[in-house]
Amino acid sequence: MSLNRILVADDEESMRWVLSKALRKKGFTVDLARDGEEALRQIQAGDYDLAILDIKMPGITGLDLLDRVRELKSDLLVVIMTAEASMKNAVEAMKRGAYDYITKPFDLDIIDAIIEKVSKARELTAQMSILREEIKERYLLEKTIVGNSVAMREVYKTIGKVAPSDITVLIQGESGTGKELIARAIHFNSKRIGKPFIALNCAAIPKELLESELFGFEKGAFTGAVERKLGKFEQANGGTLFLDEIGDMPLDLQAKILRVLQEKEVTRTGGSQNIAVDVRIVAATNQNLEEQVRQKQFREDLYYRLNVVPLQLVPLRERKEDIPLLVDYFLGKTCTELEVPIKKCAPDTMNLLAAYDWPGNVRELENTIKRAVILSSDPLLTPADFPGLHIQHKGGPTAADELSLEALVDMKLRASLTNLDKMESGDIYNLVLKQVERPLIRFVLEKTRSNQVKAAEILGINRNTLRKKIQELAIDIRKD
Ligand SMILES: Nc1ncnc2c1ncn2[C@@H]1O[C@H](COP(=O)(O)OP(=O)(O)OP(=O)(O)O)[C@@H](O)[C@H]1O
Repeated sequence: MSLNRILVADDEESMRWVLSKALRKKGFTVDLARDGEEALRQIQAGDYDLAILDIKMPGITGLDLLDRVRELKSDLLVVIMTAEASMKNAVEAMKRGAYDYITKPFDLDIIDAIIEKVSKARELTAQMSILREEIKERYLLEKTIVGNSVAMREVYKTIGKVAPSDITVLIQGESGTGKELIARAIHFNSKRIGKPFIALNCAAIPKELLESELFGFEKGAFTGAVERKLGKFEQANGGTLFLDEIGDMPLDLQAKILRVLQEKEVTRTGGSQNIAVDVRIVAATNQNLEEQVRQKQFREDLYYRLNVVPLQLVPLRERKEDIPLLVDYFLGKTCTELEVPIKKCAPDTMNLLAAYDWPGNVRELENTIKRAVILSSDPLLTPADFPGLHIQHKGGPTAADELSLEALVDMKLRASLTNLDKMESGDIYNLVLKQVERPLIRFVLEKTRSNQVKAAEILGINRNTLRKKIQELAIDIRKD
């Protein structure tokens, strides 16, 4: 992004002549304008890197022009020339977004210095935008949000709506549902991208340290404060502060946070100065904050301040249709990271994974896939690669659970019948069926407190058949 095309606007011919001569000698392409109107037309039509505008011109003045430039071409750097060395004009120009100002008459050295400064600034801007793109790309690569369920689509919509503004968002959801991921998505899709995203887990830091983590301290504020430390609010200045597990914030600190949100200022511990901070807050919790408000453990005023836009993340067990997508995503991600060929899940394995309740949500799923990829040497993952997943957590059997039961039986059978080719002909069919029948009947009898009429009804078999099976399989009937 080198400095190339320059526009000089001044109603004084001698000034136009001097400047254009000096700048052209340096190899720049220079266009000239005699007044504000002409300059505006040229700025609209041309692609300038720098505009040097006289503050006093007939018609549109340099300052008005500056306002128009900010609307039309916000990237164009503007240097304002003022006739009198009046502070007022200079301040006004800078306030309206001029890059710099020079007072007439000036030495050509001043122009050299300005040109050098502008060149450096443009280089820096170019580097920044490359960096910003890189950050965005890396973010997109590493921080993809996967999920196509109705619940997740609602989340995407909300992110889209809230990201561009500075609105405070409260993300609620169980542990591992992706609260931090969503907070990052809000930041990286906002105008604060390129500025810091700072995360603080309020539950992970001892209460007595939390205050200095948030607000920082001055040197000598307490024993051990050997030098000044910036708090998270100051570190996040210009960017986003993600306060995770906000429900664990002690009440006295809640009051201090509320003050920062209202005043937009922080005071370091041991300091007296108020430091202005411009920080967007995204908070998250896996607790029921409303309930905490009712129990007076969380300040109501802070709750309303944070909960401007609520964003609820649904547990994975309530959006199971996302599981296959997530499994494939984590398989791809893990294998790429480990530099091994991409592994796949067999259909029965996917059924097993989709049937499990995932109490640790996406985090548990991600770790489970990682573990399986590392431990298995086969390109196709089978139910045997997920030995921990056969216990359902709550609720009765569903269609999906039955599938997982089938997958489980399949796994067990394969494991116990490995020597089948060496087996003599026999009664395997009945033997295996008995092993399934016995626990099934035992379970239903247990649930019905050995009421055989009810058990037969639930099983969908005849009472006499049930009685015969109980004898045949030697099932103990316990009466209690
Ligand atoms: N929808 C998703 N798509 C892809 N990855 C996800 C998704 N949701 C969560 N993850 C991944 O799961 C892991 C846990 O997510 P995250 O840390 O954001 O959860 P959390 O709700 O903040 O958890 P906690 O409450 O325990 O802090 C991360 O590695 C994250 O990248």
